[in-house]
Amino acid sequence: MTDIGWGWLADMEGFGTLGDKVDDFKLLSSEELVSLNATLSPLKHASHGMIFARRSKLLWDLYDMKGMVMMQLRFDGVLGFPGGLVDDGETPLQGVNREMHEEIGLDLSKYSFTDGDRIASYVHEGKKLVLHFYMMEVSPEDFVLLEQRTLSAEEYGIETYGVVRVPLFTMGDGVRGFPAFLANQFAGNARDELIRGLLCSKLFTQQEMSVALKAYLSHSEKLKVETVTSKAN
Ligand SMILES: O=c1[nH]cnc2c1ncn2[C@H]1C[C@H](O)[C@@H](COP(=O)(O)OP(=O)(O)O)O1
Repeated sequence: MTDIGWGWLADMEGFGTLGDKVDDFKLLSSEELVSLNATLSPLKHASHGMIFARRSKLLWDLYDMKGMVMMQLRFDGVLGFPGGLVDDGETPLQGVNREMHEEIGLDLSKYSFTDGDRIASYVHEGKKLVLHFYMMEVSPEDFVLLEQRTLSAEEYGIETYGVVRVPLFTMGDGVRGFPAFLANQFAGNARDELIRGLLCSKLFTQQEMSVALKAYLSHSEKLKVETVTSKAN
């Protein structure tokens, strides 16, 4: 990578490069997580968190919106969960809570992640990066208040460029809504984390997710074909 004159975050740039494949991230068991430091040092850790609320509501009297999940548009132009790299001397849990405060203005005296909220950890061996994913449920009313606070977070306009509520429904064509949302570009393995989070929270059943994933994959193929065709013309 070269500095093209717009600035350079040096050591940090490499972790965020886009284009990772889902297989680049290996899900870790608790034992593997413990032994990893011995086998793959030096490692960098990053922690991200999914805040969600359950709310079954019919949109336009038609589409069942299963709940609310908070993501964000990031500085690098792609979608991700609030969170970030864990600082030296911090634990992944301290890291996720600090980043939540900086990026979305989370009041840590009222809402903070605990060790039990970690639902998965992954390693990207090439980047020597371990990703920790946490999940926290809040009430629908609190969710809306938390969304509103994101605009006054200290990192708003620097690292974060807007809170994004994931559309948790699928429209009549079977694609618009959640499947089309999945076709966006995500940081790290945030797409996989979103799918895991929705299943783990039981906002989606396995069957609902299978249908949505099928629609997303065929939609993504169609997008690729459209891109190739427009280049050829
Ligand atoms: O939401 C995410 N889920 C999984 N991985 C993610 C997510 N967002 C970013 N990432 C990856 C991309 C980078 O490799 C690292 C660092 O995260 P980032 O949020 O960019 O860290 P800083 O805010 O710059 O500390 O995680």
